[in-house]
Amino acid sequence: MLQTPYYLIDKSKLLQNMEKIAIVREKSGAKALLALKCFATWSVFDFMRDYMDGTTSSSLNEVRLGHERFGKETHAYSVAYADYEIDEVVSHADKIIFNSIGQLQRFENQSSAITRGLRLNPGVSSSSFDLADPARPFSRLGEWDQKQVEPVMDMITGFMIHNNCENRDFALFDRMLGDIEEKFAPLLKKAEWVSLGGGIHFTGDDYPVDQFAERLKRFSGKYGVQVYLEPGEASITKSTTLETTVLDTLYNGKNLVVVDSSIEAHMLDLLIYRENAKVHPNQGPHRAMVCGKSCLAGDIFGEFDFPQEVKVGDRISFQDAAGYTMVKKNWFNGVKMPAIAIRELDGSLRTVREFHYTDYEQSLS
Ligand SMILES: Cc1ncc(COP(=O)(O)O)c(C=O)c1O
Ligand SMILES: NCCCCNCC[C@H](N)C(=O)O
Repeated sequence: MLQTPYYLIDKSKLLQNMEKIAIVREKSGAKALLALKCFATWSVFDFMRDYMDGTTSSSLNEVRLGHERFGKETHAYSVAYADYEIDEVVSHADKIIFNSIGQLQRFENQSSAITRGLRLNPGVSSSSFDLADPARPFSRLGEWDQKQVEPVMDMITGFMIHNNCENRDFALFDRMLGDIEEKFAPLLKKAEWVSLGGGIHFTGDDYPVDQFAERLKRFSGKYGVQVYLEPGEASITKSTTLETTVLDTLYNGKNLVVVDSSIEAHMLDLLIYRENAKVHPNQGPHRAMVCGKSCLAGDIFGEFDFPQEVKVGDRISFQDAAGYTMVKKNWFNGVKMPAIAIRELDGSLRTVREFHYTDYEQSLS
């Protein structure tokens, strides 16, 4: 059996998201690009490729990975490109979206051979976290002034607008798209394509997929644009667990459990956004605080209810461990980095990556 800790990607669960994405594509005409910033575990790209149109990126490394490992359409975006990377970015992309007019003008010549776009910031967002709110005050994420954009329209053919964040509420999405139309209609009318970014949880349970698809189709028809979606979380939600083993138990006013993993190192987003991990079913009379093995005092996955008293050697599986985990894992405390395994559709397990001391050593010098 594979040694914990490891991330376990379950293809049958991933398939459920892929099938919903395929339905939205079919009904709306929108294209769906995997946002690599959220999930870039390329061992499952062969599987995802049949259901998605390509990838979108936030750096040179991501655009290269998307081009080489996923293929199909490859969108390049970055908050800012450096002079030394722009030629390589262009060589891997079929579309480049600049974050600012300044970058568009600066790299006009180098990017002239591929389709170009600009990020717009509509000033509204669904984020309840200021950390992840593209419309936060003084945001650097995209251009907001239509008058400034008009003069560069001859250099671009489309726009990217990413203003949703974990948005499960179709009515809110619908309203915000209305705000975008009101604010940017003259620009949208001149565009050939519009990417509506990520952050829309349309693969979640009970999401009104038909209404969503209809809204996208209506938007596409009204402006004559090809719509793109950039699902990160929505592509991989609930597909993966982080498998851990209990190494120790203590009592300090509460039952404490230490596992062979670390929230700081292996599920960093939860710590950044001050959220708990999830265990299933989280029911039973034995409550315990599950902690990581790094020396950070607050390396805590959360408090959970277990059917039996948790003992050394027990397995704890953290749910929903695909998004912003593997792409953010790190070597803090030198804690063993989780392997990556895949449960195939026939139920068999395949380990696709293990990390060793040399990986830790090579990450430093
Ligand atoms: C431009 C862009 N597209 C797509 C995404 C993916 O968002 P999510 O994983 O919430 O779907 C993000 C998240 O940062 C983003 O900034
Ligand atoms: N679960 C807490 C919020 C997570 C936000 N994830 C989205 C990340 C965002 N799109 C970004 O990195 O800007």
